[in-house]
Parts: sequence; structure tokens; C-alpha cells
Amino acid sequence: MGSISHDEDKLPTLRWGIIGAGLISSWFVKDLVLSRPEAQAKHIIAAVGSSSREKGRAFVAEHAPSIDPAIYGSYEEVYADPNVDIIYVGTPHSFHKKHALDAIKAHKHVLCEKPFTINAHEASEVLSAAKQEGVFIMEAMWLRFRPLVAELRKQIFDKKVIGDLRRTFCDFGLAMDLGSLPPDSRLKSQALGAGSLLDIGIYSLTWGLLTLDNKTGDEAEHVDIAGMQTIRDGIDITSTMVLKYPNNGRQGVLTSTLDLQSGSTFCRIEGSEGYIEVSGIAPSLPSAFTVHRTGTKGSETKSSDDKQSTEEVFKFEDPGFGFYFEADAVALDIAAGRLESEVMPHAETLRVLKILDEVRRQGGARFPQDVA
Ligand SMILES: NC(=O)C1=CN([C@@H]2O[C@H](COP(=O)(O)OP(=O)(O)OC[C@H]3O[C@@H](n4cnc5c(N)ncnc54)[C@H](OP(=O)(O)O)[C@@H]3O)[C@@H](O)[C@H]2O)C=CC1
Ligand SMILES: O=C1OC[C@@H](O)[C@H](O)[C@H]1O
Repeated sequence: MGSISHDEDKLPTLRWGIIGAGLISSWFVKDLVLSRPEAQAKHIIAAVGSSSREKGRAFVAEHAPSIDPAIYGSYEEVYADPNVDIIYVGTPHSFHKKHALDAIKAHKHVLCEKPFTINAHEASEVLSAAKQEGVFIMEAMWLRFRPLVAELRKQIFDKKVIGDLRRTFCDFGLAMDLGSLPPDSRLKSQALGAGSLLDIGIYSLTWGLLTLDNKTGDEAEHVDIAGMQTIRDGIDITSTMVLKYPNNGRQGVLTSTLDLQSGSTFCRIEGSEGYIEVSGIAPSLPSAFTVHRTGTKGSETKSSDDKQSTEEVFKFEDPGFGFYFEADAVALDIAAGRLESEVMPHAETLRVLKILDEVRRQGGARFPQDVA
């Protein structure tokens, strides 16, 4: 773990070691090499580790031809590279625990793709190891770092634009032709953690958690959970979670499926004085939300002359995908000596996995990693 510079005129610099030259790593490196006037940090892709050097070379040539990282034919060489400060784990879910633990053992910081691990038991093990080693670790739930999410939460919790919150609906559906994929595809193989819930249902859950409670992690309110799953060939094709906050009666109906494509307006947040619709390419890539205010209907607090319905659109045109928001936040945390993120703290990662565990316990999807 190298030292990271941060002074008045200089942005903090973070040197990344990428492991796994697959789809998500390609998106991540493309975003990190983008030139951005608003950048909060300088990101250097110092190393790429892949199952073969050839694959690593082809990955860099295709996705980041302007850079010249060390390219390794193993992950171990990335962990051992003294020019790497932080490991980005971009491998399938079932490897997150091992790869994060290996990186921690080498005293590297870690940004690990979602879901952090297969279940909460694995997550506790990884988080304890990071704490013991004194390294930063975070689940790469990039959605939480988007300015759109910060603005949306400001509107609903600070400005209370839709009054008292009542319900959130969110659906993430991908029409996957699973039959056409090889059995060892991460989207199909139970051993690799496949299924809609951990891959995309985690975003629907995140939208629910972010919009029904303004607190996170240990400070968040207790929530009751109901889960239903449709299992095919050992993996959940469709999952539905219902969250209920016993203190205020708020509910979230949060769904995922690999059978159908969800629409571009994938989330609806309802309150006593209106509703908000969130849209974009997918729940992982929101680009706008619209606040529909229905005036005083259902509210006991507004005066009777304030009954006009209004509509306000908030648009966010971020370059690239938007992974740099989480990457900048990580760089700032590490430069400040923090070992966890306030936006995605360890306790929130654990809470999310405990909810997903409970949905699977009720719904039936199991993984070899689950303890009885
Ligand atoms: N934040 C986001 O928007 C997204 C996050 N993800 C997350 O990223 C992770 C990886 O997903 P994705 O990039 O789509 O997966 P891919 O299958 O495209 O890539 C995963 C890479 O992991 C490495 N790997 C190591 N062991 C195995 C193995 N046994 N089988 C397959 N791959 C292996 C391979 O890299 P190599 O051969 O180079 O070592 C492979 O290319 C998942 O956990 C997923 O949830 C995925 C997509 C979007
Ligand atoms: O995180 C993700 O978001 C986009 C999906 O296409 C992908 O399967 C998933 O891992």
C-alpha cells in the first residue's frame, strides 16, 4: 500500500490494480481514464491482472489504449505490485471473498464489485480481515455515489417535495437468453452466484433503502422483509422483496427478473403530496427523475390555497458510465486516512446482504457458500 499525496493544489492520486479482465472491469477502466473537469482525484491504472497476459494485453488495447499499466497473467502479481494502492475486484460474485481476502493479506485497499460477497457470513469475514489489516474496503455499489441520488434524497428527505413518504416500487429486469449461454457463465452458474437477486435485485433493493429511510447502516431503521422467488435450474429467475418499516408503515416493493426487460421508468416513489419517477437505461444507470406534486391531497400540513399540481424534471448527463463518482470518493477517503466510506459503510454492506439472505431463505435460492 503506497502513500497517497493530497495537498491544497493537488488532487489525491490513487493507483489501481484491476483484477479480472471482464465486462465490468472494462467499464470501470474506461471511466477512470476519462478526462473530467470536475474530477476530485487522479486515477492511475497501475496494473491489470488476468488469467493470461494475452487476455490482459487485449483488454488494455481495447478499453484503455492510452495507458500503459503493468499487465500480469495472474492476480497474485497484482497484489504483490508495490505500485498498486488499491485492488478493484471485478470477478464473478463467488470469487469476491477470496480475491478481497488475498488483496487484504497483501495489505492493499479494496474496492469490490457488488454483491460484496455471496452472503452476510462471507461479508463479515472479509470486513473483519480488512479491519484487522487496517486497509480501506468498500462494496462498489456505484449507484449510491451518483449526484442524481444525492439530489433525489435532498428532494425527498430535506425538501419533502412529495410530503410523507409512503411507498417505493423498483424493478430491474433483463431479458437474458440464458439458454444460449455456456453452463459456466456467471449469469447461469449457481456455483458462480448466478440469479437475478444478487446481480440486479440488489439495485432494486438499494433504491428502496435509499428512498424509504434517510439513514444508512447501523443508523438505519429496522425493516421487516418478505421474499418470493421463482427458481429455474437452481437459480432465481425472478425475485420479489417487500420491505415494511414498522415504525412508519412505509413499504418497498422491489423486484428483479432475468426473463423480461424492465421499462425505462423503473422506480416510483410515492408520498402524501405526490410521486417521483426515476428513469434511465437501467436502475444501475439512472439519468433523470421527475417530481410530480399533487398539491395538498392527503396532507394535513398544507394550506388549502396550495393545491396546484406541478411537474419538475431533474436531468443528469454524466459522461461515460459514472464509475468515477465512486472512485473519486474512495480516493478522497483513502487520502484522508478513512478505512470505510460514509456513503457505503461496512454496516450497510452487511445489512444489504442480510436482507438478501432473508429473501433467499424465504424464496428458496441457495448457494454452496451458504451455511446451514
Ligand atoms: N457495477 C456494475 O454496473 C456491474 C457490476 N458487475 C459485477 O462485476 C462482477 C463481474 O461481472 P462481469 O464483469 O459481468 O463478469 P465477466 O464474466 O464479464 O468477467 C469476469 C472476469 O472474472 C475473471 N474470472 C476469474 N475466475 C473466473 C471464472 N471461474 N469464471 C469466469 N470469470 C472468472 C475473468 O477474468 P480473467 O480471465 O481476465 O481473469 C472474467 O473475465 C460481478 O460480481 C457483477 O455483479 C457486473 C456488471 C456491471
Ligand atoms: O451490475 C450490473 O448491472 C448491469 C447488468 O447488466 C449486470 O448484469 C449487473 O451485474
